[in-house]
Amino acid sequence: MTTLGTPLSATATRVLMCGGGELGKEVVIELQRLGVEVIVVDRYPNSPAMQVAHRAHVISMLDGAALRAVIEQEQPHLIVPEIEAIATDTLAELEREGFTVVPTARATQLTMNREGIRRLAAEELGLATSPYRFAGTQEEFRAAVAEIGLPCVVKPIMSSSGKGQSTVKTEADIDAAWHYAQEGGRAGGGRVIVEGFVQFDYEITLLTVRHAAGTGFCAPIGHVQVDGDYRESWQPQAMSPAALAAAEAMAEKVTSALGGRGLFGVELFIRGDEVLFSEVSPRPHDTGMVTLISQNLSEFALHARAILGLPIPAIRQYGPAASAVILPEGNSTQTTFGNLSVALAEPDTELRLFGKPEINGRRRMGVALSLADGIDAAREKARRTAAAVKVAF
Ligand SMILES: Nc1ncnc2c1ncn2[C@@H]1O[C@H](COP(=O)(O)OP(=O)(O)OP(=O)(O)O)[C@@H](O)[C@H]1O
Ligand SMILES: NCC(=O)N[C@@H]1O[C@H](COP(=O)([O-])[O-])[C@@H](O)[C@H]1O
Ligand SMILES: [Mg+2]
Repeated sequence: MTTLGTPLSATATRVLMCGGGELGKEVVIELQRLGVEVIVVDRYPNSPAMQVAHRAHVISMLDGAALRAVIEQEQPHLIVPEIEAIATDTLAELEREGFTVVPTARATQLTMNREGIRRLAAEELGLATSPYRFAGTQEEFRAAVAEIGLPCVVKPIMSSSGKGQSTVKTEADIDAAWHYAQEGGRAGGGRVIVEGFVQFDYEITLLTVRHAAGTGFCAPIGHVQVDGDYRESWQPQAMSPAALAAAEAMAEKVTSALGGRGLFGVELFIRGDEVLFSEVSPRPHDTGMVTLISQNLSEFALHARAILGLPIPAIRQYGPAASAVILPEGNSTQTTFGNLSVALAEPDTELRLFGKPEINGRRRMGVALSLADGIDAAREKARRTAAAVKVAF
């Protein structure tokens, strides 16, 4: 597409987002800036991206018939998945019928399921990964843990943000890990992956963008995860030239196997000069929120340009930058974020407050962003900014 229309008119370029959380919200803002007509679909009303879209629909996106009905009604030029939990078989059917799914329906099918992407990466593409086994019953699970050995990491094959994930350190953790994975999956209980625990030096997200003129990479993003969920990220993560070259080669391989156009978050573990593939999101990545402050084109702007077929001639990185999440725990439909005059008093800090309509337990509600002279200073500044925000319920 090198021509864009007028929204809400006969020439409109329509994009339908499947999922409307904080990542989708920033994609929608970028699309709005280009005059694209945006429709957001998610499981609950007033999701962050719905609040900045032209229209919204509330359905279970795991319900193929409901998803098809909305897409047939809206006739989008592009269908853009924002989360993994979607009836991806329906997306594949719709693609065969002529709709365009970003990056491709097959990529969403493979990455929705850890088994799909892991077998593609390790068994077809030959990428180095942690050792792994899959298990569908408790008996198979015990056998898988015995084969992989301890410590190992257990995850539902369908989950994200660490839901249902735990590390088995001793025999005593084994049954609890199985039950936790059964409860924590996105689409009910079921199969799990058991992965050998990787003692990495650091881990990165390599944002990789497939666009009309080829493949581009952002500077590597380092991050810290707690309970499988991201807490802090920074850019650039220092890497040896050999590790960076290996990381880019791996990202190129896996994203070209998935195909289509768009931004991907390639998650890699680094040990010396050795790079292990972990997983990939065929969409903007939560750790990539740092690019909201660190680049001329954020990961969301890059996704918008790539999917619309627009040029990406250069990606400029502004130097040491960091993000720190605002992850409160409470119960409310009228959360407030106070003390902002203090939180934003330091130069080169920004906040994104997602506007999530409800919190029930622990939920990521915002993120603090910073630029500084060095990575440590940027991380401290982002943490200070996030911590200064007083969340009340
Ligand atoms: N095999 C492993 N060895 C060591 N650490 C691991 C392993 N697998 C996962 N982790 C840790 O847990 C984090 C989350 O794992 P993973 O990315 O697979 O989960 P996720 O639920 O898909 O997360 P997200 O959706 O946020 O990307 C990783 O970033 C890493 O810190
Ligand atoms: N690691 C994946 C990730 O960060 N996804 C982001 O979180 C939202 C769900 O948040 P919620 O659980 O608070 O509804 C998703 O819609 C997406 O924006
Ligand atoms: Mg991950």
